[in-house]
Amino acid sequence: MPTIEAPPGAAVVVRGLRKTYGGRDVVDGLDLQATEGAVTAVLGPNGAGKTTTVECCEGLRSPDGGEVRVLGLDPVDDAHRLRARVGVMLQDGGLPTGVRALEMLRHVATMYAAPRDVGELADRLGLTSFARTTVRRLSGGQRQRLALATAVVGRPAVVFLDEPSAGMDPQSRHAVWDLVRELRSEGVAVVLTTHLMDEAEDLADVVHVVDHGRVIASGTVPELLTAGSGTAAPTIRLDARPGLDTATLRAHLERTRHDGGWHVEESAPGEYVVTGATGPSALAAVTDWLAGEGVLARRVTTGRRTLEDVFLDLTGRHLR
Ligand SMILES: Nc1ncnc2c1ncn2[C@@H]1O[C@H](COP(=O)(O)OP(=O)(O)OP(=O)(O)O)[C@@H](O)[C@H]1O
Repeated sequence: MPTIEAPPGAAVVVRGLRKTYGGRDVVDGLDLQATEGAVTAVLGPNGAGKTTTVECCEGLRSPDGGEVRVLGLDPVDDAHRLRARVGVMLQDGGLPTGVRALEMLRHVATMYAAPRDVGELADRLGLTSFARTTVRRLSGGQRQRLALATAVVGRPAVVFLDEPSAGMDPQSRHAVWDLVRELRSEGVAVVLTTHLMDEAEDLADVVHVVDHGRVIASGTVPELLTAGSGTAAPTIRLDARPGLDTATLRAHLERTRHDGGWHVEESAPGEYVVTGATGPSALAAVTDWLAGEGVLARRVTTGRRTLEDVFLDLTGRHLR
């Protein structure tokens, strides 16, 4: 098998990964990389192949093609060497159900040479309030917090977090985000899959967007926000009656602003998004056009594109 060269600082390297189920390539030649001291977010619609990819990196599934290296090692063949250096938080927690929460964390900590301080970790993730409760009886968010604690207690060099804050209350989510930032500053390579665009926007140094088993866009958040439109200009959004003629609004903008590159879309019934070289005069042109059409908008706002806008542009609005 050919061996891939890992660039300096690359903790996880995936090249041409392929995974097939029932003759269907659910991962179809996927490339990505995660570096030390950085948060790498893997985003994608349901069924895009994120978990399959991450599980190949964790050694839980064997690739059908391509290569995966974690800390320079093969996650399946070198699983025993990687165990102490890789932390994994699975979507379903993956914890034994009959054990008490804190006992479980203490036990996991004993398996590592230099574990984190269990008391401190339990405090910061709020585990002490349910320390004596068995895993079976924990709420979804409590179980998630315990799973995160067990993933990081051994001071791993690489951590895989699969939707770490899903189902958590806002307080817990902030505690998780603080911990992720601290891991990054300690030099840990954090690989994060999430459906929360604000989480990715806030935490990620690099984002990979996966669809149909491939990476369709990669970059820092600012790079992704300006890609496509080529501009960081704000978006104008308006709520008004459905079915306005977006083509004439675009033509009006082109006529009054004497430039092109305008895009006007009714993203949902009665919700319009205007992108282009927006600014004060473009906003005036939009309201001028509305007045000419005899339309009173319910709301007009301006703001920059969000990662969610980029994600929907890249992957479409249809359900998976
Ligand atoms: N063991 C399996 N057998 C058959 N099909 C599978 C298996 N595991 C995953 N799949 C299929 O592979 C595709 C990718 O699944 P995967 O869990 O990797 O997606 P995902 O991007 O993590 O989705 P989600 O956002 O919903 O978690 C899905 O269509 C899924 O049904």
